[in-house]
Amino acid sequence: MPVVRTESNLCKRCYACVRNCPVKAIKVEDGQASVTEASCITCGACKNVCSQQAKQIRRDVDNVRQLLEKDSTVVALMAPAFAAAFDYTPYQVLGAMKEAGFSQVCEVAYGAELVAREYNRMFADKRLAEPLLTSPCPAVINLIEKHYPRLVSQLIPVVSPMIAAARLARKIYGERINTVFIGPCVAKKSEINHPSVSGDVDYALTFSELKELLSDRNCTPGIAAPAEFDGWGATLGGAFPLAGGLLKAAGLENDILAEQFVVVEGRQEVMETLHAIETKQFSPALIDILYCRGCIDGPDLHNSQSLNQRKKKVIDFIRQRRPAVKEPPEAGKIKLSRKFIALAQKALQPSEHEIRDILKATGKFNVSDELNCGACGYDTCRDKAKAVYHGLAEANMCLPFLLHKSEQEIAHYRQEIQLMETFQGISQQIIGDSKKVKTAKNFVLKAAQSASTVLLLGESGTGKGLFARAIHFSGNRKDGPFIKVNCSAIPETLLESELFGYEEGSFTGAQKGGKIGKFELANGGTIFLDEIGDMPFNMQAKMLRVLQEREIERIGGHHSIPIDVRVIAATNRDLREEIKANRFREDLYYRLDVLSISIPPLREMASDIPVLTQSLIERICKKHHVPPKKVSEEVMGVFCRYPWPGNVRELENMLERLLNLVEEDIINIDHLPAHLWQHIQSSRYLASGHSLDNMTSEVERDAIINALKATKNNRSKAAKLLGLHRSTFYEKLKRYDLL
Ligand SMILES: Nc1ncnc2c1ncn2[C@@H]1O[C@H](COP(=O)(O)OP(=O)(O)OP(=O)(O)O)[C@@H](O)[C@H]1O
Repeated sequence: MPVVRTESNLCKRCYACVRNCPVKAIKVEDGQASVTEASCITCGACKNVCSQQAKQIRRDVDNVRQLLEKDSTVVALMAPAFAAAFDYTPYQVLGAMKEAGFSQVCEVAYGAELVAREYNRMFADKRLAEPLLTSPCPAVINLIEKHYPRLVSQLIPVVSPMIAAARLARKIYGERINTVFIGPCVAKKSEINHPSVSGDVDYALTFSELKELLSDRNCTPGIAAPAEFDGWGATLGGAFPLAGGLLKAAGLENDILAEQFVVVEGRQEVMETLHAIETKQFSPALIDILYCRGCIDGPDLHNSQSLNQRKKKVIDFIRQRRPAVKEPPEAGKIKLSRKFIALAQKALQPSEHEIRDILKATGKFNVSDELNCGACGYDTCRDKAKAVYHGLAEANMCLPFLLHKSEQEIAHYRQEIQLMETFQGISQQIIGDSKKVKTAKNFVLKAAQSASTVLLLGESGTGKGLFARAIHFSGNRKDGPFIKVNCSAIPETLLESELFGYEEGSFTGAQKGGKIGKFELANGGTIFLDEIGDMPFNMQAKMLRVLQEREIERIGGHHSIPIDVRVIAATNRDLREEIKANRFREDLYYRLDVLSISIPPLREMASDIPVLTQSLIERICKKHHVPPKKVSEEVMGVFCRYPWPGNVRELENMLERLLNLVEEDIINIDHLPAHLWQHIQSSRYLASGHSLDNMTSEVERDAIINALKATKNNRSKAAKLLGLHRSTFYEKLKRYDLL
């Protein structure tokens, strides 16, 4: 069973485990991060940083509980860091363990003394060209075996203090005993299964598991009688959980020149040192390596005490010790050698081309696109790309890329929703029931079902844009893009690149990477070519080719790009007249005039004006958050008679202005702009058969009344407003009986 287990489906993709794993032994698949046993060094970092408890350390406590219940001989091997792990004195803890059923509780510290002596002996025997490596720490051994296989031969082939203590216990108490190691380390759980030492220690518990066991068995330290260690007693070996403790116990630091012995502790320093040794940049005689800052910094010893407080507790305990038995006679008879195995296999590395391909998948085309933000858990984008290549990471683990992509998607769906809301139901959007409007609505429905080119004819503001959208959004291309190009608004020189795009470097000022044209953007959807009658003559030939061949060529491009685009064109020009005047190509006209309709001007749908007015008022009020208003009957009459040269757009704009400016609830005739009002006056007089003189007088009289209203009856201001001399103004007041 692996030491670090992954609970499936608990991973929330924070990649904290990837970030904190020193050897990147985490594989992310389908968004779930799991530990790869083959490269895991069991340091426990991933477990400690996972807030979701998705990484679990193998529990051995239930097996130990069963052993204790079976009344078998169970010898506990206690790591010296225990002095810093409990809120009780070491002797109270030992007493509780005895009460819990351990037959003997022995100290691993003595194992450290045996190992230290062996180091001393071996070091004196062989002086190698390369530095010798020692470590009581299984995380370091795993690291070397799995990730620095070339350094395996430099490890002094001696067991750890734990194994030395276990072998001694078996020598003293018999081979049939059960041995249980207890310490602050997760990696010890992997060491006991190593083929070179397996069988020496049956189970490895963490201090947390021991606390759980004591509490289950109701053996609280402090209640039971305090006890001493059994079997043997250590002195200096008790210092091995402190950095450099093992060399101190071996007496190596005093005998030989100090600079030949190096103690390396802590993850960062360990990684750097192993790299330096492997690359031969660093070669002292002997290096003692601890993955944590001493075992007192082990993954299961992260309590409220500082490292210094823990250190003090361990040292105090060493100082107090007066062990009854120091050297058991069996100590000289145990074998302390072991083997290390190079387990790592050299992985195939991706080529530069393969790395770049992987980077491109997350939008990284240039070095400046590589943010190296570390959010994926890897230090650099290239490291992550390598992990993707090795199947350890997923390409889309890139947070900035995903954010960018989801922002784009949100924007796209917002636009889609907006458009769908806007165009829900053509009949709701295209207002009017007159015969001409009904015909136009039917045309929209038919054109929507067809893929043919559509030509919309009509004066400015009649709704050609509205009809084009309605055709697109009611047809089977509605999920594709709707791209509008106003052919008259784009300068002739830019129109071609706007429509067809260009390749990088095709002209001075061309954008890096080239540019996609509107036709390509509209692929799968519709392109609406508004004001096609204003399209420059030269461009018309190119447009004809696109309509015939259904393919485009970018400026500066060397190949044709097929396009699947439905074309809707519109114009307010009379194209036949344009053809006669040689401004529009006849062949293009026939290509466009497949399904065509003339949209009626507003003056020809006067019966629709009341309902159109009402609907436009509602639309404008909703858009501008202004309270709704009504128009008086008189005003509606004016609207119905006015010729609306600017069509629905003119009506819409005027209503928008009135709704924003008029404060009363009803828009009446006085609120109308002068040009509308004057137009109505003159047409009324014409209809009533008045003479020109009469008409002029009436208009003049109305103008004076309006000027007085506007100036609150201030006659000199009113005269000024009308541009009349004061005496002339008075004459007119008199004439029109307004004095
Ligand atoms: N029958 C109608 N029902 C409701 N609104 C309409 C109707 N006809 C036109 N409109 C509205 O009038 C305004 C002008 O319409 P649109 O821009 O489509 O006109 P156009 O003919 O394309 O003008 P141009 O030729 O100047 O581009 C738009 O707000 C449109 O929604």
